[in-house]
Amino acid sequence: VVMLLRSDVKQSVTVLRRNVKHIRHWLEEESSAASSKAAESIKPKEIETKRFRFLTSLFEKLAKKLIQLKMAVSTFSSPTPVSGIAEPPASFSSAAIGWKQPYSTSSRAPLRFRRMKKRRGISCDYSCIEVRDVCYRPPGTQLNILNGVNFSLREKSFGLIFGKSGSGKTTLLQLLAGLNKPTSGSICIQRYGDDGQPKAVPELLPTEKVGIVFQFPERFFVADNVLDEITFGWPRQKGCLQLKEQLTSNLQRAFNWVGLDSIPLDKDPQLLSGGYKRRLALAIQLVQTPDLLILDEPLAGLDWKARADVAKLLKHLKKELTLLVVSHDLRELAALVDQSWRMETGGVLLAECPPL
Ligand SMILES: Nc1ncnc2c1ncn2[C@@H]1O[C@H](COP(=O)(O)OP(=O)(O)OP(=O)(O)O)[C@@H](O)[C@H]1O
Repeated sequence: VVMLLRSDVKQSVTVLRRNVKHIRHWLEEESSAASSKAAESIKPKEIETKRFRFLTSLFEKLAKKLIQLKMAVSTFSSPTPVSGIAEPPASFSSAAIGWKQPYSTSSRAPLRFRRMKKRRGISCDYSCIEVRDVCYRPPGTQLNILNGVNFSLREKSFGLIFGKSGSGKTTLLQLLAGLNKPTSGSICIQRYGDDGQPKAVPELLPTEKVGIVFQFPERFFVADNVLDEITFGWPRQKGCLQLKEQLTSNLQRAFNWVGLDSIPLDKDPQLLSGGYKRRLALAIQLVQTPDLLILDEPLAGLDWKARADVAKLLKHLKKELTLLVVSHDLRELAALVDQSWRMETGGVLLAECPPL
């Protein structure tokens, strides 16, 4: 973790992967030693496979968690203020989290968002996330996974990317989340005026304003209760009261959004239903108030009811932030889609309606 905080994610993940290789070598050595003991009744190969699987999954889990932590740290150290925050409910009081009570307890206001005061005058300014001529070639390889990817996604809309397995969808999401850097091209935010003309120069997309929910996020839960899971990576040192107040409020807001209010905070996340696990994974990202939320196969592995619930939740979230989803589940998501693209083998992205 210290290494991660000091260096960048890519380097840390590389180190973790290297460790997995070491473990594999170690197991191979053990395997040859064990096979020479022919008299033993146990099946060493079986044990090794199990051990190897366990260790690789442990490292994968750790790597994903570290990425999440790194993103959380960069968000928390970002000076961007968070607005429109409501008062936390009793279940989310700072006391429950072990912090000094920063809120007035005299008024137990209902759990609603305070409406932000709107500025006078009507403005139709809007912004778009613009991906321009992005190519990506993993270090040490000769082939581009992404080739000249171009697209633009308007704020508070739902973008869907579909396409064959191995075409480069996840790679693109990772670039957008700042987990890797494009080999060439840019990922920017462009503001447009009422007339549809660009206003000012495009700015690079700040990665602390991007949240990512990996495929099967529940596999990367590490804590034994919901509260610890969601506060993983939060600052633990004394002080930073203002930041902690902000995080507590964000937490309440995120739980409201995803409908997790009724879940006891001391519940083991692994005991939640499939749909609720996904909600928790979403809430973890929403606490960091991203402008863009990226979801890799959000419906994968869920039963029909949970899929319908998560799709409904995404429809609700679309009103608040920009969503970019990679999915094979086109039927459930089609009604939400504002823009869609097909990723072709070879990493070329084409604007296309989902084939239904
Ligand atoms: N670091 C890397 N080095 C070399 N090849 C890589 C690397 N990362 C990904 N690839 C390859 O790039 C291709 C695209 O992978 P990616 O995971 O982005 O595909 P995908 O479209 O998301 O697939 P799926 O739908 O199965 O998740 C795959 O063939 C993969 O093996």
